Amino acid sequence: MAVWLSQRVMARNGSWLLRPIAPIGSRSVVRASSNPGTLSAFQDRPRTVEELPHTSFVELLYRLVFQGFYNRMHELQIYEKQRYGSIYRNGLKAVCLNTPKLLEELLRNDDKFPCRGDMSLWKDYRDMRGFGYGPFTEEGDRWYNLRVVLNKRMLHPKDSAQYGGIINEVVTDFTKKIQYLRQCSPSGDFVTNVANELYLFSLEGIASILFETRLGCLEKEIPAGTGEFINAIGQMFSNSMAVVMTPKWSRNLLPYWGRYIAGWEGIFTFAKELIDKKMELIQQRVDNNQHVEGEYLTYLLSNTQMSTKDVYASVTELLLAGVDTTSNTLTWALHELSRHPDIQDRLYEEVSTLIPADRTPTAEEVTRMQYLRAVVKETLRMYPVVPMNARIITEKDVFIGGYHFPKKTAFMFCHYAITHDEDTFSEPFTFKPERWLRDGREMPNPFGSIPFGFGVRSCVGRRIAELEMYSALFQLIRHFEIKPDPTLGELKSINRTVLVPDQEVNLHFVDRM
Ligand code: HEM
Repeated sequence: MAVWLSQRVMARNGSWLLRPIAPIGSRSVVRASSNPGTLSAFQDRPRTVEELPHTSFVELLYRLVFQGFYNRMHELQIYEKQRYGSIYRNGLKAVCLNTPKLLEELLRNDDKFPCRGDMSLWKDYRDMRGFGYGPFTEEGDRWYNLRVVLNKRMLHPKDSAQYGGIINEVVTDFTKKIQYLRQCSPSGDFVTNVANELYLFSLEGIASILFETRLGCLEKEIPAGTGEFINAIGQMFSNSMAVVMTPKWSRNLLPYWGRYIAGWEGIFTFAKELIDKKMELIQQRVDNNQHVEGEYLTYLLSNTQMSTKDVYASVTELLLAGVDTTSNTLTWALHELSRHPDIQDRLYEEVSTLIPADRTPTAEEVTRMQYLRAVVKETLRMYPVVPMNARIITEKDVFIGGYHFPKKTAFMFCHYAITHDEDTFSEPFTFKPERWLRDGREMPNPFGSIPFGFGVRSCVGRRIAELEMYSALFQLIRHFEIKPDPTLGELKSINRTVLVPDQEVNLHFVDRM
């Protein structure tokens, strides 16, 4: 999701960088680093944006179209880093940051209300229908107030622990579905298109938390309404690029805008229906003087600071953010485990020794498993599902890497290039969960891999996502030995809003029990 967002940022805000820079001292200036070492020994003044290494829009187009980087933008980060270094201006005039140190400098000087960029594309539909904005689309102090409400019951590990029961229930159903699918295969253990199954699992998981109801995604037949919702998400995303690239006046002439809006219509209709049902239930209980109980949605709906329209928007955005992210990370994790039996054995040992076979772990237990956590961390390092992110520092000028940037400069965080840099991670293309174990070895730079972002605008769903991923991996590894499909060629990642495999992932799930 943030990839898509950051592309919008670059496309719409890159021109800020071309603004003339006023002399230092003529405006409020904040040093991003108090360390004078960011200026070289021969450098007595911070350099200007014009002095940055840079590439042009035409070069960018050439690379996307003729060098095949169009859906490999994450690999373009590595390519451009080799050519232009750790800080440069890209073809859309955003300043790319490519080392943990530069990332830290910028993020530690983020605005009070951090901004990823112009979200008008997402706002258009909400404005047309009179809905409020959610955490992705809202800005400034209104965004901050919204996050204060949304963070409660979600962001702290203790908050997410309350969803342990429902997540375990969904994971158990998923494990049963995998049992069923493998039994249907000729070999009795083969499951095709695992990413698709994990997508349904993630949707069921996040919806059960957000709507306090089960959608039936793990049934043999997916309910019609749920299927339509999944298609609506696809329609909205697949038409959004065309909507950005075509002028506003063509919206009624070309088909993209209509399809894009129809996608949003389907997404909101689905979410609204479920929220309205919940409201009716709450109202009935209130009318009957009964105690109102429930989890996240009940909490939001009974929150006086939020109007129903705000709840529609926030829950919809949480739902959108919470599906592809966890499902793709789990797909990558299973793929890597299937290719590394030694790592899988070590994980199985942890899983089978810490919890007796006749019970599932609680949220607290599963989040304490060191090796399981390391496997997820390493998966997110190698396949950062959000491979790039963005910020516009709107309130002040900043100094980063010895350069002076006027306020409103757009910055791109090249997470993929950083997590695959030998200076930060030895053998960066090798899956090594051990590097994250706190067993006396030197820990990697904390800004080397920040898959959930950093600071007040970081991922609100982090703890839920982690709990979902730990619980799913726990149960899958306890039940099955995961083996690769020998007919699968080399699996590569492509950038489709999030980092996804370039081909179907099929796996053998061999019974351990
Ligand atoms: C593997 C799983 C996930 C990863 C790697 C991930 C990563 C991210 C990243 C990198 C950001 C941007 C942070 C920043 O700009 O500093 C973000 C934002 C966000 N994420 Fe996640 N996410 C995941 C799962 C989830 C889930 C399950 C939910 C919903 C419950 C969620 C909801 C959101 C929301 C609403 C935002 C926008 C926050 C804001 O702008 O205030 N994410 N996520």
